[in-house]
Amino acid sequence: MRKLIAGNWKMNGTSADLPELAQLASTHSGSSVDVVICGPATLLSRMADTGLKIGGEDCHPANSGAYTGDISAAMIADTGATYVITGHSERRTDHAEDDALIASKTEAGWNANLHVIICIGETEAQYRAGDTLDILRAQMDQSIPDAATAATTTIAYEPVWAIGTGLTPTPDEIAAVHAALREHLKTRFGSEGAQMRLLYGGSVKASNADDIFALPNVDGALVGGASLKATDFSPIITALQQSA
Ligand SMILES: O=C[C@H](O)COP(=O)(O)O
Repeated sequence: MRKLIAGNWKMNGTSADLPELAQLASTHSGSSVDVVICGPATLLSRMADTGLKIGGEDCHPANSGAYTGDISAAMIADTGATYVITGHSERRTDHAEDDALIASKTEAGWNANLHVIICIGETEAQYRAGDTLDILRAQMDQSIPDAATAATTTIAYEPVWAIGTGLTPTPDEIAAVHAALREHLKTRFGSEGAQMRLLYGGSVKASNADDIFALPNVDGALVGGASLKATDFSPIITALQQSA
């Protein structure tokens, strides 16, 4: 499978950041891995002009309608973007999104021909209680629609306690979780589950990327803070290319 590195700019970025993105696009054109930047809706069409693969950070489940302030998957596709994230923990927490809504948003993304990155992850309390795998399996069961295929869907495992904190699980912990996620995907989706990309996310940086990308069943990363500056993101992209 082709590996994937996706940056998630969250609520960051203005037009002043576009020249740097163009530089990143030129440095990594023809990359052996998929490089995607998921950015704010206000920038997507101009981000797409850089030649990078671009994604939305969220979408509404409906195609259009009276939903003030929301963005549909079709609108995201109309900017030239080809990816969208669903189920990010900041959406689950800050906007009370549940797995059923995330499944609906994922189907909306597919209907707009977007590749969907579905995020799952346990909280610190769930991690400390030893409930990580139960939580992740339940999130996968309920937020990944039955029609998921490797071509349309990527799963991103992001421990909530590792996001933006500088903390990460140990390599052994990441490997164990990804092995369990792979088995769960294979049980449900067969060969499609074997091929579906599994990303790790949560405080990925240049300094830990080599160790994370060397792990089995880690097919790339979803990167937040370290994707905002080309000087931080570029070495992480290179690390994934070298592991591929
Ligand atoms: O979507 C990205 C994740 O929330 C990870 O963010 P982070 O790399 O800043 O920890």
